Amino acid sequence: MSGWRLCDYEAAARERLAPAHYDYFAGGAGEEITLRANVAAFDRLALVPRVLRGAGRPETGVTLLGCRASMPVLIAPTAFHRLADPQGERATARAAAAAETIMIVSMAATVAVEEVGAAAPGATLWFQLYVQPDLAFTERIVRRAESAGCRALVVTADSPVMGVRRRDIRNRFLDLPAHLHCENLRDGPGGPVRPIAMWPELSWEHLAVLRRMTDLPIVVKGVTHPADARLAIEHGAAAIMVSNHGGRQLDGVPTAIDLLPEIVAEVAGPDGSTVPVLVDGGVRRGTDVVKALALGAAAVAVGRPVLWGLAAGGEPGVAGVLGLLRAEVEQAMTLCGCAGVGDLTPDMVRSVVPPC
Ligand SMILES: Cc1cc2nc3c(=O)[nH]c(=O)nc-3n(C[C@H](O)[C@H](O)[C@H](O)COP(=O)(O)O)c2cc1C
Ligand SMILES: CC(C)CC(=O)C(=O)O
Repeated sequence: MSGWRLCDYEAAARERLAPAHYDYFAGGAGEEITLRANVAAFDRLALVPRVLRGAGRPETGVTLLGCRASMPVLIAPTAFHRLADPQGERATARAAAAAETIMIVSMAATVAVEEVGAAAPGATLWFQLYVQPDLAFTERIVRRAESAGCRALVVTADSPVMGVRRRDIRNRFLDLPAHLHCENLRDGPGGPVRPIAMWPELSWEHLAVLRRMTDLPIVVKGVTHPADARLAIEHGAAAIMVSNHGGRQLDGVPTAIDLLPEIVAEVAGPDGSTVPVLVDGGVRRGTDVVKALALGAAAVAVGRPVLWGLAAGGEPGVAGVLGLLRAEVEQAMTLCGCAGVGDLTPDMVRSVVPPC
Protein backbone atom coordinates (compact mmCIF):
# COMPACT_ATOMS: atom_id res chain seq x y z
CA MET A 1 0.00 0.00 0.00
CA SER A 2 3.03 2.26 -0.09
CA GLY A 3 2.49 5.21 -2.39
CA TRP A 4 -1.29 4.82 -2.15
CA ARG A 5 -3.62 7.78 -2.12
CA LEU A 6 -6.98 7.75 -0.39
CA CYS A 7 -8.77 7.09 -3.67
CA ASP A 8 -6.66 3.93 -4.08
CA TYR A 9 -8.00 2.64 -0.75
CA GLU A 10 -11.55 3.35 -1.91
CA ALA A 11 -10.97 1.51 -5.20
CA ALA A 12 -9.49 -1.50 -3.36
CA ALA A 13 -12.36 -1.47 -0.86
CA ARG A 14 -14.90 -1.38 -3.64
CA GLU A 15 -13.35 -4.47 -5.22
CA ARG A 16 -13.45 -6.40 -1.96
CA LEU A 17 -16.85 -5.42 -0.62
CA ALA A 18 -20.18 -6.88 -1.65
CA PRO A 19 -21.77 -4.19 -3.86
CA ALA A 20 -24.63 -3.58 -1.41
CA HIS A 21 -22.17 -3.11 1.44
CA TYR A 22 -20.01 -0.75 -0.61
CA ASP A 23 -23.13 1.26 -1.43
CA TYR A 24 -24.16 1.36 2.25
CA PHE A 25 -20.77 2.81 3.18
CA ALA A 26 -20.41 5.15 0.20
CA GLY A 27 -23.97 6.36 -0.19
CA GLY A 28 -25.89 9.35 1.04
CA ALA A 29 -29.49 10.45 1.40
CA GLY A 30 -31.85 11.65 -1.29
CA GLU A 31 -30.15 12.83 -4.47
CA GLU A 32 -26.78 12.78 -2.65
CA ILE A 33 -26.37 16.53 -3.19
CA THR A 34 -24.91 17.10 0.26
CA LEU A 35 -22.74 13.98 -0.03
CA ARG A 36 -21.06 15.35 -3.17
CA ALA A 37 -20.95 18.91 -1.87
CA ASN A 38 -19.08 17.85 1.30
CA VAL A 39 -16.08 16.81 -0.78
CA ALA A 40 -16.36 19.57 -3.39
CA ALA A 41 -16.54 22.32 -0.74
CA PHE A 42 -12.90 21.80 0.22
CA ASP A 43 -11.87 22.44 -3.40
CA ARG A 44 -13.56 25.84 -3.26
CA LEU A 45 -11.21 26.85 -0.47
CA ALA A 46 -7.57 27.71 -1.03
CA LEU A 47 -4.76 28.00 1.46
CA VAL A 48 -2.62 31.11 1.62
CA PRO A 49 0.63 30.05 3.30
CA ARG A 50 2.86 32.23 5.45
CA VAL A 51 6.56 32.19 4.64
CA LEU A 52 9.92 32.66 6.35
CA ARG A 53 8.55 32.01 9.79
CA GLY A 54 11.25 29.51 10.75
CA ALA A 55 8.54 27.24 12.05
CA GLY A 56 10.53 24.00 11.79
CA ARG A 57 8.85 20.61 11.82
CA PRO A 58 5.26 21.10 12.95
CA GLU A 59 3.71 19.67 16.07
CA THR A 60 0.41 18.17 14.90
CA GLY A 61 -0.89 17.09 18.30
CA VAL A 62 -4.09 18.37 19.93
CA THR A 63 -5.77 17.91 23.31
CA LEU A 64 -9.54 17.48 23.18
CA LEU A 65 -11.65 17.15 26.32
CA GLY A 66 -8.56 16.09 28.22
CA CYS A 67 -7.58 13.47 25.63
CA ARG A 68 -4.33 13.79 23.74
CA ALA A 69 -4.32 12.94 20.03
CA SER A 70 -1.09 12.98 18.04
CA MET A 71 -2.90 14.53 15.09
CA PRO A 72 -6.04 16.60 14.59
CA VAL A 73 -7.80 13.75 12.76
CA LEU A 74 -10.23 11.58 14.71
CA ILE A 75 -12.11 8.50 13.61
CA ALA A 76 -15.78 9.42 13.16
CA PRO A 77 -18.32 6.89 14.45
CA THR A 78 -19.40 4.56 11.68
CA ALA A 79 -21.56 1.47 11.98
CA PHE A 80 -20.95 -2.16 11.05
CA HIS A 81 -17.14 -2.45 10.72
CA ARG A 82 -17.39 -6.23 10.47
CA LEU A 83 -18.99 -5.78 7.05
CA ALA A 84 -15.55 -4.50 6.01
CA ASP A 85 -13.26 -6.86 7.92
CA PRO A 86 -13.76 -9.88 10.18
CA GLN A 87 -11.99 -8.11 13.07
CA GLY A 88 -14.21 -5.10 12.53
CA GLU A 89 -14.02 -2.40 15.21
CA ARG A 90 -11.17 -4.28 16.97
CA ALA A 91 -8.94 -3.66 13.96
CA THR A 92 -9.97 -0.01 13.72
CA ALA A 93 -9.27 0.54 17.41
CA ARG A 94 -5.83 -1.06 17.17
CA ALA A 95 -4.94 1.20 14.26
CA ALA A 96 -6.25 4.21 16.21
CA ALA A 97 -4.10 3.23 19.19
CA ALA A 98 -1.00 2.84 17.00
CA ALA A 99 -1.65 6.23 15.39
CA GLU A 100 -2.34 7.72 18.84
CA THR A 101 -5.61 9.22 17.80
CA ILE A 102 -9.15 9.06 19.11
CA MET A 103 -11.69 6.55 17.85
CA ILE A 104 -15.36 7.35 18.33
CA VAL A 105 -16.98 3.94 18.64
CA SER A 106 -20.42 3.77 17.06
CA MET A 107 -23.31 2.54 19.13
CA ALA A 108 -24.05 0.45 16.01
CA ALA A 109 -20.68 -1.32 16.24
CA THR A 110 -20.58 -5.00 15.37
CA VAL A 111 -18.12 -5.64 18.22
CA ALA A 112 -19.19 -4.84 21.79
CA VAL A 113 -17.59 -1.71 23.20
CA GLU A 114 -15.99 -3.76 26.01
CA GLU A 115 -14.29 -5.97 23.42
CA VAL A 116 -13.15 -2.99 21.38
CA GLY A 117 -11.51 -1.59 24.51
CA ALA A 118 -9.95 -4.94 25.40
CA ALA A 119 -8.59 -5.45 21.87
CA ALA A 120 -6.79 -2.11 21.90
CA PRO A 121 -5.85 -1.27 25.49
CA GLY A 122 -3.85 1.80 24.43
CA ALA A 123 -6.68 3.30 22.39
CA THR A 124 -8.48 6.48 23.42
CA LEU A 125 -12.14 5.73 22.80
CA TRP A 126 -15.16 7.98 22.81
CA PHE A 127 -18.64 6.46 22.52
CA GLN A 128 -21.34 7.60 20.10
CA LEU A 129 -24.89 7.30 21.36
CA TYR A 130 -28.26 7.29 19.66
CA VAL A 131 -30.41 8.07 22.70
CA GLN A 132 -33.00 5.30 22.94
CA PRO A 133 -36.56 6.12 24.05
CA ASP A 134 -36.19 3.53 26.82
CA LEU A 135 -34.00 5.73 28.98
CA ALA A 136 -33.20 2.89 31.40
CA PHE A 137 -31.79 0.94 28.42
CA THR A 138 -29.91 4.07 27.29
CA GLU A 139 -28.42 4.34 30.77
CA ARG A 140 -27.23 0.72 30.65
CA ILE A 141 -25.47 1.45 27.36
CA VAL A 142 -23.86 4.57 28.82
CA ARG A 143 -22.64 2.56 31.84
CA ARG A 144 -21.14 -0.06 29.52
CA ALA A 145 -19.29 2.65 27.60
CA GLU A 146 -18.00 4.13 30.86
CA SER A 147 -16.83 0.75 32.15
CA ALA A 148 -15.13 0.02 28.84
CA GLY A 149 -13.03 3.15 29.41
CA CYS A 150 -14.65 5.54 26.93
CA ARG A 151 -13.68 9.11 27.76
CA ALA A 152 -16.53 11.08 26.15
CA LEU A 153 -20.09 10.57 24.99
CA VAL A 154 -20.91 11.73 21.47
CA VAL A 155 -24.65 12.22 21.19
CA THR A 156 -25.95 12.16 17.64
CA ALA A 157 -28.60 14.82 17.19
CA ASP A 158 -29.20 14.78 13.43
CA SER A 159 -31.16 11.54 13.20
CA PRO A 160 -34.72 11.86 14.54
CA VAL A 161 -35.46 9.45 11.71
CA MET A 162 -33.16 7.69 9.29
CA GLY A 163 -32.33 9.54 6.06
CA VAL A 164 -33.75 8.06 2.86
CA ARG A 165 -30.86 6.12 1.37
CA ARG A 166 -31.91 5.18 -2.12
CA ARG A 167 -28.99 2.89 -2.76
CA ASP A 168 -29.94 0.78 0.28
CA ILE A 169 -33.57 0.65 -0.81
CA ARG A 170 -32.56 -0.42 -4.32
CA ASN A 171 -30.17 -3.04 -2.95
CA ARG A 172 -32.69 -4.23 -0.34
CA PHE A 173 -29.96 -3.73 2.26
CA LEU A 174 -32.17 -3.70 5.32
CA ASP A 175 -30.48 -6.05 7.74
CA LEU A 176 -27.02 -7.17 8.71
CA PRO A 177 -25.99 -10.69 7.65
CA ALA A 178 -27.20 -13.24 10.22
CA HIS A 179 -23.79 -13.63 11.91
CA LEU A 180 -23.43 -9.89 12.67
CA HIS A 181 -25.23 -7.87 15.32
CA CYS A 182 -25.16 -4.44 16.92
CA GLU A 183 -23.46 -5.78 20.01
CA ASN A 184 -23.96 -2.63 22.06
CA LEU A 185 -27.70 -3.12 21.81
CA ARG A 186 -27.74 -6.50 23.48
CA ASP A 187 -30.16 -6.60 26.36
CA GLY A 188 -27.79 -8.11 28.91
CA PRO A 189 -24.92 -10.55 28.27
CA GLY A 190 -25.99 -13.13 25.67
CA GLY A 191 -29.44 -11.52 25.56
CA PRO A 192 -31.38 -10.51 22.47
CA VAL A 193 -30.29 -7.50 20.42
CA ARG A 194 -32.75 -4.65 20.35
CA PRO A 195 -33.24 -2.76 17.07
CA ILE A 196 -31.83 0.78 17.09
CA ALA A 197 -34.60 3.29 17.52
CA MET A 198 -34.36 6.66 15.83
CA TRP A 199 -36.35 8.91 18.13
CA PRO A 200 -38.22 11.91 16.66
CA GLU A 201 -39.18 13.10 20.16
CA LEU A 202 -35.54 13.48 21.22
CA SER A 203 -35.08 17.02 22.56
CA TRP A 204 -32.81 19.30 24.59
CA GLU A 205 -34.53 18.02 27.75
CA HIS A 206 -33.02 14.61 27.10
CA LEU A 207 -29.59 16.15 26.80
CA ALA A 208 -30.12 17.52 30.29
CA VAL A 209 -31.11 14.00 31.42
CA LEU A 210 -27.91 12.60 29.92
CA ARG A 211 -25.91 15.37 31.54
CA ARG A 212 -27.20 14.16 34.91
CA MET A 213 -26.71 10.50 33.96
CA THR A 214 -22.95 10.63 33.39
CA ASP A 215 -19.84 12.57 34.32
CA LEU A 216 -18.40 11.96 30.85
CA PRO A 217 -18.06 15.10 28.73
CA ILE A 218 -20.84 15.25 26.14
CA VAL A 219 -20.23 16.14 22.50
CA VAL A 220 -23.33 17.02 20.45
CA LYS A 221 -22.81 15.64 16.95
CA GLY A 222 -24.80 16.79 13.95
CA VAL A 223 -25.11 20.50 14.68
CA THR A 224 -25.63 22.66 11.60
CA HIS A 225 -27.55 25.73 12.86
CA PRO A 226 -25.56 28.22 14.94
CA ALA A 227 -28.50 28.63 17.35
CA ASP A 228 -28.29 24.91 18.11
CA ALA A 229 -24.60 25.20 18.86
CA ARG A 230 -25.46 27.78 21.50
CA LEU A 231 -28.30 25.63 22.89
CA ALA A 232 -25.96 22.65 23.07
CA ILE A 233 -23.56 24.63 25.24
CA GLU A 234 -26.41 25.92 27.40
CA HIS A 235 -27.45 22.30 27.93
CA GLY A 236 -24.02 21.28 29.11
CA ALA A 237 -22.24 20.10 25.96
CA ALA A 238 -18.46 20.16 26.34
CA ALA A 239 -17.91 20.21 22.57
CA ILE A 240 -19.83 20.55 19.32
CA MET A 241 -19.44 18.44 16.23
CA VAL A 242 -20.52 20.27 13.09
CA SER A 243 -21.72 17.52 10.81
CA ASN A 244 -24.37 16.64 8.26
CA HIS A 245 -23.74 12.94 8.93
CA GLY A 246 -21.67 12.62 5.77
CA GLY A 247 -24.69 13.61 3.65
CA ARG A 248 -26.70 10.61 4.92
CA GLN A 249 -29.53 12.39 6.74
CA LEU A 250 -31.20 15.53 5.33
CA ASP A 251 -30.09 15.99 1.73
CA GLY A 252 -29.58 19.63 0.72
CA VAL A 253 -27.97 20.65 4.01
CA PRO A 254 -24.95 22.96 3.62
CA THR A 255 -21.56 21.38 3.93
CA ALA A 256 -20.06 21.24 7.39
CA ILE A 257 -16.96 23.18 6.31
CA ASP A 258 -19.17 26.02 5.01
CA LEU A 259 -21.12 26.15 8.29
CA LEU A 260 -18.05 25.97 10.50
CA PRO A 261 -17.03 29.67 10.69
CA GLU A 262 -20.51 30.79 11.80
CA ILE A 263 -20.65 28.16 14.49
CA VAL A 264 -17.15 28.93 15.72
CA ALA A 265 -18.18 32.60 15.99
CA GLU A 266 -21.42 31.67 17.78
CA VAL A 267 -19.78 29.59 20.50
CA ALA A 268 -16.96 32.06 21.24
CA GLY A 269 -17.61 33.70 24.60
CA PRO A 270 -17.11 37.48 25.06
CA ASP A 271 -14.00 36.71 27.13
CA GLY A 272 -12.52 34.64 24.29
CA SER A 273 -13.49 31.36 25.98
CA THR A 274 -14.90 28.69 23.74
CA VAL A 275 -15.68 24.99 23.55
CA PRO A 276 -13.92 22.81 20.99
CA VAL A 277 -15.72 22.70 17.66
CA LEU A 278 -15.10 19.52 15.69
CA VAL A 279 -16.14 19.03 12.10
CA ASP A 280 -16.64 16.08 9.78
CA GLY A 281 -17.80 15.42 6.23
CA GLY A 282 -15.75 15.24 3.07
CA VAL A 283 -12.27 15.41 4.60
CA ARG A 284 -10.11 13.48 2.18
CA ARG A 285 -6.62 14.97 2.39
CA GLY A 286 -4.22 16.79 4.69
CA THR A 287 -4.93 20.17 3.13
CA ASP A 288 -8.65 19.67 3.93
CA VAL A 289 -7.70 19.15 7.58
CA VAL A 290 -5.54 22.28 7.57
CA LYS A 291 -8.34 24.35 5.98
CA ALA A 292 -10.79 23.21 8.67
CA LEU A 293 -8.34 24.01 11.46
CA ALA A 294 -7.61 27.44 9.99
CA LEU A 295 -11.36 28.13 9.97
CA GLY A 296 -11.55 27.37 13.68
CA ALA A 297 -12.05 23.61 14.06
CA ALA A 298 -10.24 22.04 17.00
CA ALA A 299 -9.97 18.82 14.95
CA VAL A 300 -11.71 16.96 12.15
CA ALA A 301 -13.11 13.44 11.97
CA VAL A 302 -13.12 11.07 9.02
CA GLY A 303 -15.75 8.42 8.38
CA ARG A 304 -15.57 6.75 4.97
CA PRO A 305 -11.78 6.95 4.54
CA VAL A 306 -11.38 4.69 7.59
CA LEU A 307 -13.93 2.23 6.21
CA TRP A 308 -12.03 2.15 2.91
CA GLY A 309 -8.79 1.39 4.76
CA LEU A 310 -10.50 -1.32 6.81
CA ALA A 311 -12.09 -3.00 3.81
CA ALA A 312 -8.94 -2.70 1.70
CA GLY A 313 -6.55 -4.10 4.28
CA GLY A 314 -7.92 -4.57 7.81
CA GLU A 315 -5.88 -3.01 10.62
CA PRO A 316 -2.86 -2.22 8.36
CA GLY A 317 -5.28 -0.62 5.89
CA VAL A 318 -6.68 1.72 8.55
CA ALA A 319 -3.12 2.40 9.72
CA GLY A 320 -2.24 3.25 6.12
CA VAL A 321 -5.10 5.74 5.80
CA LEU A 322 -4.29 7.41 9.13
CA GLY A 323 -0.58 7.48 8.28
CA LEU A 324 -1.31 9.07 4.92
CA LEU A 325 -3.47 11.78 6.48
CA ARG A 326 -0.87 12.41 9.17
CA ALA A 327 1.94 12.83 6.60
CA GLU A 328 -0.23 15.12 4.50
CA VAL A 329 -1.19 17.27 7.50
CA GLU A 330 2.44 17.58 8.50
CA GLN A 331 3.47 18.48 4.96
CA ALA A 332 0.70 21.06 4.57
CA MET A 333 1.43 22.65 7.97
CA THR A 334 5.13 22.89 7.11
CA LEU A 335 4.35 24.50 3.76
CA CYS A 336 1.99 26.94 5.53
CA GLY A 337 4.77 27.98 7.90
CA CYS A 338 3.00 26.63 10.96
CA ALA A 339 4.79 25.25 14.00
CA GLY A 340 1.55 24.04 15.59
CA VAL A 341 -2.17 23.91 14.95
CA GLY A 342 -2.59 27.23 16.78
CA ASP A 343 -0.68 28.98 13.98
CA LEU A 344 -3.46 28.21 11.49
CA THR A 345 -5.73 31.25 11.27
CA PRO A 346 -8.78 32.20 9.15
CA ASP A 347 -6.81 34.75 7.09
CA MET A 348 -4.94 31.81 5.56
CA VAL A 349 -8.07 30.53 3.78
CA ARG A 350 -9.72 32.09 0.73
CA SER A 351 -12.88 31.17 -1.17
CA VAL A 352 -12.04 30.54 -4.79
CA VAL A 353 -13.62 29.20 -7.93
CA PRO A 354 -11.93 25.83 -8.44
CA PRO A 355 -9.45 25.00 -9.78
CA CYS A 356 -7.58 27.66 -7.81
C1 LIG B 1 -21.26 3.83 6.69
C2 LIG B 1 -21.46 4.93 7.67
C3 LIG B 1 -22.01 4.65 8.91
C4 LIG B 1 -22.19 5.68 9.83
N1 LIG B 1 -22.64 5.37 11.08
C5 LIG B 1 -22.79 6.35 12.00
C6 LIG B 1 -23.20 6.04 13.31
O1 LIG B 1 -23.41 4.88 13.66
N2 LIG B 1 -23.37 7.06 14.17
C7 LIG B 1 -23.14 8.37 13.82
O2 LIG B 1 -23.32 9.28 14.63
N3 LIG B 1 -22.70 8.69 12.58
C8 LIG B 1 -22.52 7.71 11.67
N4 LIG B 1 -22.05 8.02 10.44
C9 LIG B 1 -21.67 9.41 10.12
C10 LIG B 1 -20.18 9.66 10.46
O3 LIG B 1 -19.99 9.69 11.83
C11 LIG B 1 -19.68 10.98 9.90
O4 LIG B 1 -20.52 12.02 10.30
C12 LIG B 1 -19.53 10.99 8.37
O5 LIG B 1 -19.14 9.73 7.88
C13 LIG B 1 -18.50 12.04 7.95
O6 LIG B 1 -18.38 12.10 6.58
P1 LIG B 1 -17.21 11.38 5.72
O7 LIG B 1 -17.62 9.96 5.61
O8 LIG B 1 -17.27 12.13 4.45
O9 LIG B 1 -15.92 11.55 6.46
C14 LIG B 1 -21.85 7.01 9.50
C15 LIG B 1 -21.31 7.28 8.25
C16 LIG B 1 -21.09 6.27 7.33
C17 LIG B 1 -20.47 6.60 6.02
C1 LIG C 1 -27.06 1.95 11.90
C2 LIG C 1 -27.17 3.35 11.36
C3 LIG C 1 -28.17 4.11 12.15
C4 LIG C 1 -25.83 3.99 11.35
C5 LIG C 1 -25.77 5.35 10.74
O1 LIG C 1 -25.79 6.34 11.44
C6 LIG C 1 -25.65 5.52 9.32
O2 LIG C 1 -25.74 4.54 8.56
O3 LIG C 1 -25.45 6.68 8.88
